[in-house]
Amino acid sequence: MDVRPSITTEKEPIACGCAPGTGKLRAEKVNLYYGHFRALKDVTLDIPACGITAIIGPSGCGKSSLLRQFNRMNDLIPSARTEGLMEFDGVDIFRRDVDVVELRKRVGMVFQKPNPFPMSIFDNVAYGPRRHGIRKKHVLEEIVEKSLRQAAIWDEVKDKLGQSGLSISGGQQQRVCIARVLAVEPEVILMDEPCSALDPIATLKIEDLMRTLACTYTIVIVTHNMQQAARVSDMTAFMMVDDDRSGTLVEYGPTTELFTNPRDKRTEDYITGRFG
Ligand SMILES: Nc1ncnc2c1ncn2[C@@H]1O[C@H](COP(=O)(O)OP(=O)(O)OP(=O)(O)O)[C@@H](O)[C@H]1O
Repeated sequence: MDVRPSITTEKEPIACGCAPGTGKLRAEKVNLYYGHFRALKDVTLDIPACGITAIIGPSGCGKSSLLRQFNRMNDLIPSARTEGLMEFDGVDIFRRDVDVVELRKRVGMVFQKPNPFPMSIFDNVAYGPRRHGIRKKHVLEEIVEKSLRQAAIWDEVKDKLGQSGLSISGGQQQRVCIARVLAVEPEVILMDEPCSALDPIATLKIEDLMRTLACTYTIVIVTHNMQQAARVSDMTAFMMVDDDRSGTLVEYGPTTELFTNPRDKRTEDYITGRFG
């Protein structure tokens, strides 16, 4: 009996200006250690420019750890140590002369739980541009409006920009957080389970937004929700825990192929709900 959940991978193709097949992010034989524990083992993958890449797999297989590698967020964990090559636009991001602040501006991040700062909606979105030296009021106003429009939240908040970012719904907070990332004009947006704290309607709004943004930005999303990965992503990476408990990449490829014709038995078992 086929126990496969009904998963649709149909979506509007992304019409964008990126050259097909252009690589944006790359990991080559990456090992990540937390102290003596190896959380990622020999992970190699190329993430194309524009479009959405989903990272799926059972809990603890290293999805978030891999995501955090792309903008060196793991540097903030004192016990973390990386081996192997991580590239952004062909440049080794661990090279000595790489400015991590600049890297994180170009490779922004949205977290699981909406995390607006305890300040107004306007100031939340203006926060990054101000940190990068923009002071003129009319310039900040333009950036804030553009970013909130891009994040599909402008109409809902335009009359309350002075209100606290914490005073709106969770789904609205998450879109304000996405606007905050967009305000510094990143090229890549990393999303760590961005919908897990949201209701189904807010989730669909974020998914629609992601599809729109994928015309301009390279998006990498970690999700527990296979239907979501199938709905939104163009490429999917499936990870698992190996016998020694370290996270490995089992299969990576176009989402439609991975969900309809997986090459690896372990992928098939996972997407048909036989384990995990
Ligand atoms: N800061 C840390 N220090 C030590 N170990 C960590 C740290 N962060 C994660 N780990 C461990 O690394 C492994 C991978 O964790 P990670 O959060 O990347 O997995 P995940 O697939 O995203 O999990 P989940 O789906 O449950 O969020 C786990 O065994 C976890 O306990």
